[in-house]
Amino acid sequence: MSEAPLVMKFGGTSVGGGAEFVRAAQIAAGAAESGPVAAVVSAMSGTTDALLGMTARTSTATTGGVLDRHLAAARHAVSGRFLPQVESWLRELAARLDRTLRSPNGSAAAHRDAVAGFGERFSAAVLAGALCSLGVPARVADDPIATDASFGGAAVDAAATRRRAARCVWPVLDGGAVAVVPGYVGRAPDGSITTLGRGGSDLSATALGRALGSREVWILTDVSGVFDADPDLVPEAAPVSGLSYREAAAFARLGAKVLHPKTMQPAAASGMEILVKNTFDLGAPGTRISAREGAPGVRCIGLRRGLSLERLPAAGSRSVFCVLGADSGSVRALVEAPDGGVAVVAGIGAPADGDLLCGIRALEAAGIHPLWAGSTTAGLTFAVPDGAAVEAVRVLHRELVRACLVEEVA
Ligand SMILES: Nc1ncnc2c1ncn2[C@@H]1O[C@H](COP(=O)(O)OP(=O)(O)O)[C@@H](O)[C@H]1O
Ligand SMILES: N[C@@H](CC(=O)OP(=O)(O)O)C(=O)O
Repeated sequence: MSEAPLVMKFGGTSVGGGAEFVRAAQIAAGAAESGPVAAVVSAMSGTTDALLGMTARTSTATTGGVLDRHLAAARHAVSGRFLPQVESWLRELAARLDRTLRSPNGSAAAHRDAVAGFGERFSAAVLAGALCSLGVPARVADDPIATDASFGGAAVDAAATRRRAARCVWPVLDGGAVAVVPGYVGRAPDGSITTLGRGGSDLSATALGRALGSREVWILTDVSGVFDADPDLVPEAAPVSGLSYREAAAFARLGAKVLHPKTMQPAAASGMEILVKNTFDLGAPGTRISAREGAPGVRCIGLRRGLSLERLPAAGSRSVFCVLGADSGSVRALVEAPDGGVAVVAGIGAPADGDLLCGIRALEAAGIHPLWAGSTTAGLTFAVPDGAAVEAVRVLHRELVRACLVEEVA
């Protein structure tokens, strides 16, 4: 068996078109110069939504449209020598997609997964062709991830994944080729296709890395690492250099869309490190996620909307986001409620003693009155009215994250 590979996962925007496939192939080819590589690939951005829309008959997308988009990308990224082969794979996939759409098998959820998973198969074919065009042998290695049968968000079976990877990934690596693995999809014990949930290719990458004994997994995306707050909400947000598995998992559950919340589980179980890097700015350092816990301090600000603050009977069956306390037989909790009007803004990291009070004072000074504030497993937790949520993220980012960084630098 050859040396354990570096696993590199390319997200949807990193394979968003022909030029992006070339870039992704160049990055994987560069890494393959120093050792074996398994490239986990997502669907071209927008493709999974289109496929799900086709199963629900809510979109105007068609198999022909999906095929044309991939043929156009292949014509840009794949050389004349390999193009006929890649075009034939893409047409074959389109024919299989059409058959799957026409004759649903199993439950509605099973059918949805069988269709949704096609996006990653299409992009794997293009990436393998793009790598071969650069003179780097590459082969698609289908479906190494073994799961349970929970369609739409299946759980990975680590032992069975190791066995599947031995059958379908190791032979490719041992043959000296880059293994191109479609992300997001898995196989249930009866062989049916499952998916790991939206954004699940990140989990595919770490589950595969664990099965192959990899020491490192790269998540290649369209931003230069995990930012200390959602960059779409906070213009001053900046990449964090390092996070522990615990911090990264908490942040992913609280809005850091760049990582699927379960991504850290296989990595923590095997001690493998995750490096989040920008496909379009490979020189930027990115974020390293490891077992190391950093110095005291709030490292990032997360946000979770769609909650309500309620008193519940202790034996209730509501979907509880977080229990805040209990007295006289009732529980005070933040409950999942799409129109509940409450949001949680959380300071994730290793908060220092004065951070909670400092956060409360900063919010009050900005005219935001927390409905509840305290420490929970999510970190420092500030429940605020939903209308003030984005401003609260900005205030707490300024007060608890940026101010401390400035102090450290001074
Ligand atoms: N804390 C954060 N750090 C980095 N990106 C974030 C964060 N919060 C939200 N995002 C968003 O996540 C996006 C990357 O995730 P995603 O679109 O799933 O990428 P990919 O397609 O590469 O998997 C970024 O473009 C950014 O808009
Ligand atoms: N294509 C799937 C899985 C995925 O992980 O995508 P991305 O890497 O682009 O977040 C989705 O859209 O959910």
